[in-house]
Amino acid sequence: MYRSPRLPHITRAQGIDEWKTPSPFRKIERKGESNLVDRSNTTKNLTPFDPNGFAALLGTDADKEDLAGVGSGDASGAVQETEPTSTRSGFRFGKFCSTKLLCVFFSVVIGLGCSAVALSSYGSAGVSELLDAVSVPDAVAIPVLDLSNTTPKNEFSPFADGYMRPEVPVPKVDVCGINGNARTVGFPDIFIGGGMKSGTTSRFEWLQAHPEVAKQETKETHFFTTNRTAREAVDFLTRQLSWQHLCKSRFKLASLEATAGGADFPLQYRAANPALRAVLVLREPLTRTISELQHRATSYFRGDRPECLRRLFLQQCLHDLKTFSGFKTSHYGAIVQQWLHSFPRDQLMVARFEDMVARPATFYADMLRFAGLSPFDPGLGFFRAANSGRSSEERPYNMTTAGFSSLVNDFGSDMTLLNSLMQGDFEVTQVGLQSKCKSLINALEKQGTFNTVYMKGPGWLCEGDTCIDTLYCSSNRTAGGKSYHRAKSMAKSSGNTFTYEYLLRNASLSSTKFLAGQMGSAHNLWMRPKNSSTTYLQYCPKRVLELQDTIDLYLYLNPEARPASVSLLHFDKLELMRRASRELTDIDTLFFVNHFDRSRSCNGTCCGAAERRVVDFSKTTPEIEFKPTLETKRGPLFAPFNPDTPTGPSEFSIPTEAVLFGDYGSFALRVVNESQISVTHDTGLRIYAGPLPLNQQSILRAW
Ligand SMILES: Nc1ncnc2c1ncn2[C@@H]1O[C@H](COP(=O)(O)OS(=O)(=O)O)[C@@H](OP(=O)(O)O)[C@H]1O
Repeated sequence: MYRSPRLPHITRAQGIDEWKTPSPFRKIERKGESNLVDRSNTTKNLTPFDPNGFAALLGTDADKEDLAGVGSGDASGAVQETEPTSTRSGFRFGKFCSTKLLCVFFSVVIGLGCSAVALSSYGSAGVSELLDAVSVPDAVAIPVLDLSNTTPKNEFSPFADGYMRPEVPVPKVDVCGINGNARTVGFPDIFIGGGMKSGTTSRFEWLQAHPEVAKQETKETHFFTTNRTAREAVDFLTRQLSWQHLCKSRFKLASLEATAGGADFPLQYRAANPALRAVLVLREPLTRTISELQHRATSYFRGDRPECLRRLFLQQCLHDLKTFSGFKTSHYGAIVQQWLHSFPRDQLMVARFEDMVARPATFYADMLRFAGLSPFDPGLGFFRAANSGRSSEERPYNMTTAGFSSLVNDFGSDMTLLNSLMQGDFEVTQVGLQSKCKSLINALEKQGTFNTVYMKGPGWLCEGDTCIDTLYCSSNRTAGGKSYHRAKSMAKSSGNTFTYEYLLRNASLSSTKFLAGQMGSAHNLWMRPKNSSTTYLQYCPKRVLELQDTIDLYLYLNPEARPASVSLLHFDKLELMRRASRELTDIDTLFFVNHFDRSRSCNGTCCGAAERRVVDFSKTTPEIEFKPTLETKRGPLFAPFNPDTPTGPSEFSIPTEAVLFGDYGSFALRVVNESQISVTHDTGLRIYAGPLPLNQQSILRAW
């Protein structure tokens, strides 16, 4: 006797998951070109489909053909016909039934029946017991696919390249009553997705800790990404899910699945369990991609290693990011579209990774509600960041301006799709700040011991008309999100002032030499103090170098290629320092000029009370500590800064290029004259004269 499966009560996750109605795209997308995800690289090792696996398990030749077509249960008929491959043989709907709706129904009945027989053939005592309760859902409970606009070649397949779904039977067994109600267990109950490196391990562990969730052997079952025979599949699931244990214990959630890459297979999940619910957490796309890349670069990673990581440096991979398969995983619009296509909206919880890490307890409560679980207080210290830092040791986020720009553009259009799918209630934009923090912290940690970075700057982050000008970063890795929100509130209370402040503690001698070294290649450093002529460069006791109150750092480049000046924000200064400390060799003189204010009306060679400090490095060696000698001159030392006519003091020799680094290589780059500058990638980033394709504003807008 069939009794309706008892679905957990689904409550809309407050603040995270406010979906209104199913997206109109669901229908539209089906008719047009599907937004396909290329999985060709990941599927090439799949063994050929064995259509007889299930029938062979049953040992009845006569049944082979039919069974091969219905192995995966209730909705499999629909999916069966959607298989893109032409290499498959076996059951076809046309042979069996006249209408597709009927096919779906027949598929369900036969599939479930076969699952039962398969399980009994398997011979496990516990499984046999369960077979008594095999249930067949009624047809209305099954989502019926509209196949009218599909073609034999690509219908419903998210993968146009011929990806073949591993064809395995998913047992659907009414295992035991919960609160007196019969229950059909599909696999999985919950999918934990969003792509690799988006906190899947954390979410898995958090759910596993809940007393109403059955303990599971593995987080990543690879059930849907591995080809198995029917027998192997039953075997696997029996082991994985501990059916007997499950029956005795009355868990509300029997099975979780958090296989990386699994987000690409919503149709397969639906075929396996139409009642499945998916928790999709989306991380700021570029950060996630880089995190995945770095994960793959680690020695313990056993899976596919991008070609650029085999032969080249990570830096090069970033440069060639689009050729990396993980790049596509970060196109959430395309992925969410497939999920909306496959499941009702209320079976999907979509949240931002940044929100999850910033407020894990809130997220957890939402997730439990969504999963139909009772509220649960896991206690203090529960929300640790699983997998944290394994791939974060080296975070060279630098990449070329052009490279970054094109990534932003690519993600930008996907974001547009995502936001339209989510009907404007979901934004993945504006969260690049966390990676900025991480990047900054990494740079700082290499410099010495820094606990906190406190930065104020214009246009760090904009949300609508409100711009955030304050950034707090803490070296505590899990605090990025907190910093972000703190920065947000700070920005609101600070009235968005154009201030820029940076506290640098315990900078080592190398920092000083670092800066000096950089000057050695750039020869000319201009620092513009903020609205005043106060000294902005100090050599303090304990060899602390403090840079304060400076807004911009100007590097004068080749005057032949003028106007060729760029303005770097403070972060770049740190990067410059870090880079140069490695390469510091024979630096003799360092010029610092303070109070060089472009807004002053200076003509000719006069620029008011400009001050020049000359630091003599000639006596400095690696062994002998740096002891600067300072010489202060006042008076008309040089021409005012003018990007159109960059003339410097005659004693300066102007190099043709300078090393430039920033977040993503260029995030903080402010272009004085964008038509004349470009940044290109060599062994490092170097500035050359030439067209510059983007400006900072466009990047900020994109995020
Ligand atoms: N709670 C919390 N707070 C902050 N950060 C968190 C949290 N949980 C996971 N993470 C970060 O997510 C990354 C690991 O994600 P996954 O578990 O999905 O990785 S994996 O695909 O299973 O390897 C990994 O990111 P990276 O540090 O960029 O590698 C983790 O640091």
